[in-house]
Amino acid sequence: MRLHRLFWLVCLLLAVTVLVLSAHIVALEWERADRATRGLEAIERLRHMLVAAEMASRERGPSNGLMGDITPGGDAVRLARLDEARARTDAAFSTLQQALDASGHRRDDVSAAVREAARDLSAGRGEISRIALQPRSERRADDIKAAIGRMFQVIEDLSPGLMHLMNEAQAAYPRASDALSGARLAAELREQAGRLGSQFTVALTARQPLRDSERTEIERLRGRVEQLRQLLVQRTAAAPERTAVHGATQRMLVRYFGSAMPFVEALTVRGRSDGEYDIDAAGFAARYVPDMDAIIELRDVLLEQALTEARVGAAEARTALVWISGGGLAALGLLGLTLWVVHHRVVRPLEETTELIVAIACGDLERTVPVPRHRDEVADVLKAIGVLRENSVARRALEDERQRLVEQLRDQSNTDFLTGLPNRRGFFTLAERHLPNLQRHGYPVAIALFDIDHFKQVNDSWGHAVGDVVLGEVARCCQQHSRRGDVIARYGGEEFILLMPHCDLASATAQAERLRVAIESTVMQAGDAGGLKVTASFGVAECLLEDDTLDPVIARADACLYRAKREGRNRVVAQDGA
Ligand SMILES: Nc1nc2c(ncn2[C@@H]2O[C@H](COP(=O)(O)OP(=O)(O)OP(=O)(O)O)[C@@H](O)[C@H]2O)c(=O)[nH]1
Repeated sequence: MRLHRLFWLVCLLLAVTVLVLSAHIVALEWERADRATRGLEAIERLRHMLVAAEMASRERGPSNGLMGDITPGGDAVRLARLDEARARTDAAFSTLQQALDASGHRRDDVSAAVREAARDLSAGRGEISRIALQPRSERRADDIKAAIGRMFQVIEDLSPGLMHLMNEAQAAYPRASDALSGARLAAELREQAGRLGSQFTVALTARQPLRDSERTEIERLRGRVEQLRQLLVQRTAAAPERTAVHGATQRMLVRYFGSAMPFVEALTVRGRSDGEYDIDAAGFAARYVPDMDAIIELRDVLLEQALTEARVGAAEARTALVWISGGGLAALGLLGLTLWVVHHRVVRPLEETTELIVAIACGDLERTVPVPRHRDEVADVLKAIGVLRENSVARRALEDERQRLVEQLRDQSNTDFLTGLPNRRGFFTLAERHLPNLQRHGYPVAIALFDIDHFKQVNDSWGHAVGDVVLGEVARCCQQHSRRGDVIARYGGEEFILLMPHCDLASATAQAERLRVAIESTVMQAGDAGGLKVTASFGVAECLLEDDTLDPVIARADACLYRAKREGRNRVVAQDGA
């Protein structure tokens, strides 16, 4: 696979992997933050319900006080206190309902429990108002008890919803479990303490001893209250000293268990005897209820602790979400940057340098080496390629020069330096190039061999230098009068040879005759010799079918030349006397 394809494939895989991992981690953190937020909201809803239950429970105090009032219709102060308590309860129920509506609890068990509690609350209030309108002597203990029971029922009604919200809050935010359980125990303690107090309402209103059932219930409730005290103390024991939880626990132990409970115990003792109480129901409520506020204070402290933990947790989760999301984006950005750098600084330069090296290796030395964009390893490679290219250019120049010299040497070895004509070797090189082609197509070929007459005399008379000039002039004369395609060469000494392709014996003889006349007619300016003339003798032979090489043809032409010399020179003698 080519590098750039592999690179893009790796990029794709990396990007997908990082994206999936980042999305997964962000989704987990998102869920954690959402769970923490929902936990916070669940604790808030739980608090609203505990407050609603507390208000309904508190309302029993003024209710009991009104039912025990000696004035028919109740005095204005107690009525106002009851109205106030009822308004607080209504406000707490309204707040709870709004919180439930906002959280989607509109149609579930929690809302059903709240509606049921609201119905019983309304019914209980009606019964209480009806009893309060009766003269004290006509108020029946069973009616009062039933009305109190109806108010108890309000709390019972809320219980399933309370459990539901409790579970929801603990599931959504397990770290706040202990504090929530503590708050729930405190709320339960407040309820049981309230019920304990309510057991005296009938006896105080009727100013009669406690009945057996009331005494039994009081004992049961005292046992339950004690049990809840122990559980609460255990639950809050882990709280360090001088913290809000520790302080609230101590205040509850001092105020409720140290003050209200002994008061209840004393009243119980009185209730077992004559029923002559030194306090009425309203007075009892005024003495007993405020001490229960210490329990509520502990509940609120524990709830606040749970809320604080949940808020911290939610804030941590949101911060983690922001950091993780930012980290994921940064990782993606960093990955993109890394891949961009690898592509621009490694892969692409590598492709370009590879293409360049391949081109240079294939002999394309015209390619210019690009200027490096960065001072890095790629720049070093480009520099090295530049050096290699320069070396290749130099080597090619050397090779060209060597080739030129070889050609020159070959030309020189094939050329006669005096006349500029091909020498014997050059003649055969050229002839062998033509001959096979001519023979293959059956074209006639003829050879003329000619020699300057009495050349020795020229040398002897005018010197060797003049002889050289004469040789050159004869060569030039022959070149001028040769046909295009003929090959003329210096065969040796003062002897020349002429190859005439496409030329039969007669034509060759005629051509030789033309050359002979031309030489004879040429006046040569050769130094001291002045206008010198020479003649030449020609032997002409034709190439026959049986001739594999030029040697037999030349031999026949040489024989004719010999005859021309012998027969008086300055003549042309052709093979077979043509
Ligand atoms: N100046 C000069 N003379 C050459 C050269 N090559 C050969 N010769 C001379 O050519 C002469 C040839 O003489 P010969 O063989 O006797 O022939 P000739 O004098 O031409 O007489 P015929 O051929 O019989 O007509 C010799 O004197 C050689 O020295 C050369 O390159 N330059």
